[in-house]
Amino acid sequence: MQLDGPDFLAPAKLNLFLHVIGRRADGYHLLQSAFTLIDHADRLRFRIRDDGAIHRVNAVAGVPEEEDLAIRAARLLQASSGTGLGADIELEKRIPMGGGLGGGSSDAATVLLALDRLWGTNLGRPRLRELGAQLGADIPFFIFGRAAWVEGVGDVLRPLEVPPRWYVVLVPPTLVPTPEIFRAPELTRNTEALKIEDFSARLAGQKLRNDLQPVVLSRYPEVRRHLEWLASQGEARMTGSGGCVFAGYDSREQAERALAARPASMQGFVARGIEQHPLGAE
Ligand SMILES: C[C@@](CO)(OP(=O)(O)O)[C@H](O)COP(=O)(O)OP(=O)(O)OC[C@H]1O[C@@H](n2ccc(N)nc2=O)[C@H](O)[C@@H]1O
Ligand SMILES: Nc1ncnc2c1ncn2[C@@H]1O[C@H](COP(=O)(O)OP(=O)(O)O)[C@@H](O)[C@H]1O
Repeated sequence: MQLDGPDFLAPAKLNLFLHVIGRRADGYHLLQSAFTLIDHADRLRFRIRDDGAIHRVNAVAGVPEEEDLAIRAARLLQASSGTGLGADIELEKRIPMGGGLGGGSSDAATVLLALDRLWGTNLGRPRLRELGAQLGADIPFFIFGRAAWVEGVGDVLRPLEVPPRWYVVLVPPTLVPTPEIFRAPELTRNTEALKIEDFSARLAGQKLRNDLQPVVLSRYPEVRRHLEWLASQGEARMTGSGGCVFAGYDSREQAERALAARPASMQGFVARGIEQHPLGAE
């Protein structure tokens, strides 16, 4: 990396299940989901500037600087706190983009948490969550910083016990646009609401579901191919609005074995579920 100083990690997430239980008047969907953090992470570094400018110092393929959620988060924090300081930001992407792993949202959350410290603005997590929610539905979860039961449009969060697990994540060569999937006429929008207590029972035994998955599978054959193969190795599901798919295992060895068995045409990685965000939790 170009900048000196410590790495600030931005971990990816998985949606262990995702139900769409309704739709608000503004078109946003009411969800229920269990989010968990994994140790596959982007890396960020910062150099504080006195002149108030905010820049990304490296190119990121497919993400122009002005659209980068990391840069937009820094600008929002600067405007909301009134600080005169700026920052050079370096972003090393390791999380596949547009895959339902929440990479852009996690980058934004890490920028808010890191700059709130480095700039000394000290707004604190509850306020940072509000700021994050203005930029993307998944950002409050990353600021919350631990496995969560998530409701509303991603803004209602409660801590959730998730058993320690290892995951195989497969990355189809497909970028799935989230708005297209939520707009789909065939999307199921009336799944019965679950209670958090029922979730633990389901996690132990019954099958969980991602309501966005059938929509994505019917439109993106590569996602279907990856999911079908992974289902031969364990209970496999899509995360978020896809197209990444994952399966959980009790040990690293089991996960590595499943990944190693994949066809040569498939890309993927093994990751561990982590209890807490590297920058701490609420
Ligand atoms: C569905 C999830 C689950 O984690 O998918 P992934 O993005 O991670 O795949 C997220 O909540 C997505 O979060 P995020 O990707 O930040 O979405 P946003 O930028 O806020 O919204 C993109 C678009 O998706 C639709 N959208 C998003 C969230 C929601 N609860 N209802 C919606 O209808 C809206 O049309 C919105 O314009
Ligand atoms: N820092 C960033 N990292 C990744 N994607 C970003 C970033 N900033 C903006 N984006 C945009 O957000 C889109 C989805 O990003 P990402 O968070 O990786 O996927 P998902 O929301 O499916 O989990 C990308 O295709 C890209 O256009």
